Amino acid sequence: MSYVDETIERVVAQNPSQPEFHQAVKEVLESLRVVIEANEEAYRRDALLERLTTPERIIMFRVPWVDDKGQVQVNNGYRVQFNSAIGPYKGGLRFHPSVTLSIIKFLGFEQVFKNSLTGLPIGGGKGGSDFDPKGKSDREIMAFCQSFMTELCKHIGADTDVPAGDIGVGGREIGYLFGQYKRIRNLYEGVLTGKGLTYGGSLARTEATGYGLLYFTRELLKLNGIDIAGKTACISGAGNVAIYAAEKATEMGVKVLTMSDSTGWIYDPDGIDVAAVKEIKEVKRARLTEYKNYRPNSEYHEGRGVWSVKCDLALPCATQNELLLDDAKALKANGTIAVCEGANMPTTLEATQYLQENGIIFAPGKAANAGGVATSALEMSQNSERLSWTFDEVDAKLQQIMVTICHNISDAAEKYGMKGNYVAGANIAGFEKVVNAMNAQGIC
Ligand SMILES: NC(=O)C1=CN([C@@H]2O[C@H](COP(=O)(O)OP(=O)(O)OC[C@H]3O[C@@H](n4cnc5c(N)ncnc54)[C@H](O)[C@@H]3O)[C@@H](O)[C@H]2O)C=CC1
Ligand SMILES: O=C(O)CCC(=O)C(=O)O
Repeated sequence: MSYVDETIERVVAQNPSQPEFHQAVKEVLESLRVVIEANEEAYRRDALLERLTTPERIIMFRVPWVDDKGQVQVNNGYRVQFNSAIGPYKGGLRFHPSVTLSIIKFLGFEQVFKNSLTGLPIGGGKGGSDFDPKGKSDREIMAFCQSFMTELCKHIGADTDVPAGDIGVGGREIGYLFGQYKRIRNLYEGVLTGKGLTYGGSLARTEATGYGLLYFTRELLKLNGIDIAGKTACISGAGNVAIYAAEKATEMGVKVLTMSDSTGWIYDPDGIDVAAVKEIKEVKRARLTEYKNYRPNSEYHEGRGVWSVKCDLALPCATQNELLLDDAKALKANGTIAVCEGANMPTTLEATQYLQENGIIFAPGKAANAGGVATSALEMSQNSERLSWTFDEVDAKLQQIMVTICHNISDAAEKYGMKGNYVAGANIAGFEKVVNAMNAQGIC
């Protein structure tokens, strides 16, 4: 049996009940087959794939906190420190009731390759909790964050592991987490990114993932001889990534037709009013049902449905496995040109394969959404030199990074005879740097 197939079998057997982790490993290893087969003997001798698919460290802990009624609640906390070959572990924290070890491991595994693609010195990690911030008071959020950090602070540091936000973790949560870290460790350092601007945050970090997605998409279309201006787009999600993707898309002359949250979706034939979505989501923390109050011509629908709307570009920006095979078929039938992932692994394996086989340009999240973590690394640089760069400086670096990633993944795919297969290109380009660094550092 080939080393790739053996590794996939082993990962499934050794990590039962972790379907998302299995999915991420399969997606990466399948597309690395050519590269691995060319070096199979050396890789087997060094147990490279065993080391690559096994986290360096997993920290799991209890998070007790007191709710507003005086009741003690207990959640699970996780930090998976996956790979530190090219830098300190780096990756977000997710607070969502669906969080399991499988989800954190898939995200941490993806992060290793994504961070490598940025060209910056950051290893891969991810963490989170099954805590649900929805409907909680600010005091409850603070109590939870303080308890979470009371344990996490023993395992992280500016040169060890630098968490950031992800689903359910934004500026408010990062502030509470940072305050507690500082208080316990007595260290004022860049241990988290996505911080507020008054205490070490970077301009443009809030916008970076969404803006980066559009810089990347514009370049990818250009590589394929297509101009982004004048196109239509369907976006899913209405959180940090989706909002700033919609903002930059609109600025680039793209008409954004849809957005969604966990209960429903909106369709605005005149183009989404991003300021209205920002007010609903960032200020009021309310549902998209409110959007009709701002735009009477729009429609609100319960449930899923974003991918049924005719569009040139599909930008999934909500969560994993939200674009299924039937959605891919609907996009194809509606003449969609490209799918670029703002979220992590939003497209299932079957849907990805269908899109690729049917001539739709497909860019995986580990390349297309890398602008967020890249800007986090820029925040780390600013913290180290105790300086703050202007918005335009950071934004210019972000644009350059996204353009470079786009070309690197395209070139890597071409080098291995898979022109236009950006999944393979991203995995190969990310893998090569990590493996190089792992080999140079000996067996560890
Ligand atoms: N925030 C960042 O810098 C980065 C985030 N990502 C990824 O982007 C995606 C979105 O993250 P953020 O915008 O930061 O989170 P967020 O918490 O700001 O927004 C998440 C959005 O997805 C929706 N959502 C969440 N779970 C859902 C579910 N089970 N079904 C339907 N909708 C659901 C929420 O309603 C919300 O609109 C995630 O996959 C995350 O891992 C990737 C790179 C960086
Ligand atoms: O900014 C970061 O460190 C992490 C962002 C993130 O969670 C991601 O890239 O998925």
